Amino acid sequence: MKSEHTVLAAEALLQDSPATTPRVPHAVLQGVTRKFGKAGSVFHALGPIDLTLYQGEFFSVVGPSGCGKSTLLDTLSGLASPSDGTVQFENREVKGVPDGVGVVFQEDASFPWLNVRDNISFTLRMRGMEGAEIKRRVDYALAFMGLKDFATAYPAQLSGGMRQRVCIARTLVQQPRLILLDEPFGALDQQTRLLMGDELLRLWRETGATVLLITHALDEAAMLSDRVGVMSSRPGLFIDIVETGWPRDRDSRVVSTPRFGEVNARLWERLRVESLKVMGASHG
Ligand SMILES: Nc1ncnc2c1ncn2[C@@H]1O[C@H](COP(=O)(O)OP(=O)(O)OP(=O)(O)O)[C@@H](O)[C@H]1O
Repeated sequence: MKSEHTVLAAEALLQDSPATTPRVPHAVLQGVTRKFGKAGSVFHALGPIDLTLYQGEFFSVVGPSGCGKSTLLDTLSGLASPSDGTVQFENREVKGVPDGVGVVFQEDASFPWLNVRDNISFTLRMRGMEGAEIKRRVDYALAFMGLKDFATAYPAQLSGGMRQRVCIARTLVQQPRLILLDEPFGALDQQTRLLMGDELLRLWRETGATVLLITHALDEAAMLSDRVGVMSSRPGLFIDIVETGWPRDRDSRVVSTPRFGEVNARLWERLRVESLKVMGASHG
């Protein structure tokens, strides 16, 4: 199925629309599929997917449950190989997680036995990085994520939102150029999610990284992204890519604009049909 690119009508708010800046491909998937199982009982989970993420863009993926969103992220990150097709990051074929790619998972992935500072520095220490450089990066991440006063606290002493900040900080210290997030705010309440969305936008703006966010929440995708890819029910394909047209300097207050409602409605219109297919399949 071909992707249909939808550009929603512009608003006066959007004077520096990212569409005016040249797009440089950063990560490219071509003909990517994922199939599980062996000959005779092959389970086709994903694709074929053709997708280009552009340098510095914020791209979100929404789709019905089980359509292959996490499978897509695993493949893009190099945690898993495609069954067919190729994945490229910065013009090189991805084999294993490349240097420059950071992943943040849904579940609270902090280590309960390590304090905040040691959680954040964990990956750098595993890589054998020099102590002074680790300290410099961790101090920066602690300040950036508002965790400075909690450096010696343990995860059990923190709220869910703070623990997720620790996980984001752990990715941030690796100075990723591509950040992949799989439902990072799924377990948080609505206000915390909105505020964490603002944190993520700030991180995206200040690092200049390319961001791919997997989310169940259409409002989160509509608020945060430059583009939102809508996936079909399994095997997941992109059936629509919606350009929001938000300026780079945006925050959660876009939710009160008419345009936000327009983007949200567009996403739901496409997703509703796909979600009904999944429900129909599970009912009969
Ligand atoms: N290692 C595996 N072996 C077999 N099947 C798998 C494997 N990983 C994923 N699947 C199946 O592939 C399909 C897509 O899974 P995936 O987790 O990518 O979907 P998702 O869109 O992220 O789901 P959700 O929205 O519920 O998180 C599912 O039916 C899942 O059961």
